[in-house]
Amino acid sequence: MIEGDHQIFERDKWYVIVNPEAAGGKAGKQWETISGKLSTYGIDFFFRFTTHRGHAIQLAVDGLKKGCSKFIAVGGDGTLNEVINGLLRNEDEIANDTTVGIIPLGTGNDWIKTHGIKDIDHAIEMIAHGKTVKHDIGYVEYNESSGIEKRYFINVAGFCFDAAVVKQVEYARDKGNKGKFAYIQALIQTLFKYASDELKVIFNGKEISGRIFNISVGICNFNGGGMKIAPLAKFNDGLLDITLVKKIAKIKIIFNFMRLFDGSFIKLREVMAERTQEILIESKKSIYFEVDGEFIAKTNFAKMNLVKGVINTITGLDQSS
Ligand SMILES: Nc1ncnc2c1ncn2[C@@H]1O[C@H](COP(=O)(O)OP(=O)(O)OP(=O)(O)O)[C@@H](O)[C@H]1O
Repeated sequence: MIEGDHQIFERDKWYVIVNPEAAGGKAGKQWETISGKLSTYGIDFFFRFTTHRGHAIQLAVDGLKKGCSKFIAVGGDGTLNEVINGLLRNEDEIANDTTVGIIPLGTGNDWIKTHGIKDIDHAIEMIAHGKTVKHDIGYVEYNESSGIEKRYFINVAGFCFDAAVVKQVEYARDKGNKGKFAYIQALIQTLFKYASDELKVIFNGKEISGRIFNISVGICNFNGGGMKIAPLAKFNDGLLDITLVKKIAKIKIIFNFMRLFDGSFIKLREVMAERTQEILIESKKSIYFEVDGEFIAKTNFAKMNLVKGVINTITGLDQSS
């Protein structure tokens, strides 16, 4: 199948948005094989390649305008994030049957870990089966020079240390380091130079003020290529899961590093993990934030909430809607 505008936009077909640069260019190289597999499974589709950062948002907006309701993101969590942001551009108008699947061709591929999707073949199989769940979508409202902006997320949003790591990964990627270990490398580099920020965080009627090392907010459970950062999160419970790490000795982080992967680090004295509806973050100095592994901005104000069950997603879990 040839890519292009001449392909017919049809409501019954899947609109596949491919980020050829995901996973250091692996997605583009594997696309031909993947499109063959989609056809083998009888999945009727047309596709477009992204040409730049943010392009998947625009492609998803265009797809909706043309009447599409079924989308597949080919790439990593960042590509999925952009597709979601396109679909929710007009949040109030989104149709009940709007459905998204992902073919995981990213570096971290963290969203699929919550959904029991093992790999590319399994993802395609699940799309063919059409097994969906209603999925909550979180959002961050934050201030920029232009005013209040809004960015949605489907996996995990991060502030402070986590976002500084993502910023470092993007910097390394721009310098040509696109390898699998770029994240771990960035994490170690950031850990040595990072200082906790002075913040005020409000959730569940509590106000936490002081030096905060990290804040992660999960709709799903994993980030950083398999770290169970929001271990209690449920993607359809209508709640955000905040994992807040107060100022902590770096040596303690190093000794407890492996506990990030099973979520048991939330038992540490410096960590709070709670479910909540809304979160407010304020700081005198602007802090970094990221959503689904995409660095977004520096801000000194962020308000977070979610839209319950607004999107259908293809899942590998047993529970279906
Ligand atoms: N054609 C393109 N050229 C360059 N960058 C692009 C292009 N299309 C999309 N992007 C950007 O590529 C970045 C990475 O995409 P994505 O997150 O899907 O892959 P990844 O980082 O390899 O995977 P993961 O997020 O799962 O670790 C995103 O910031 C996205 O905006």
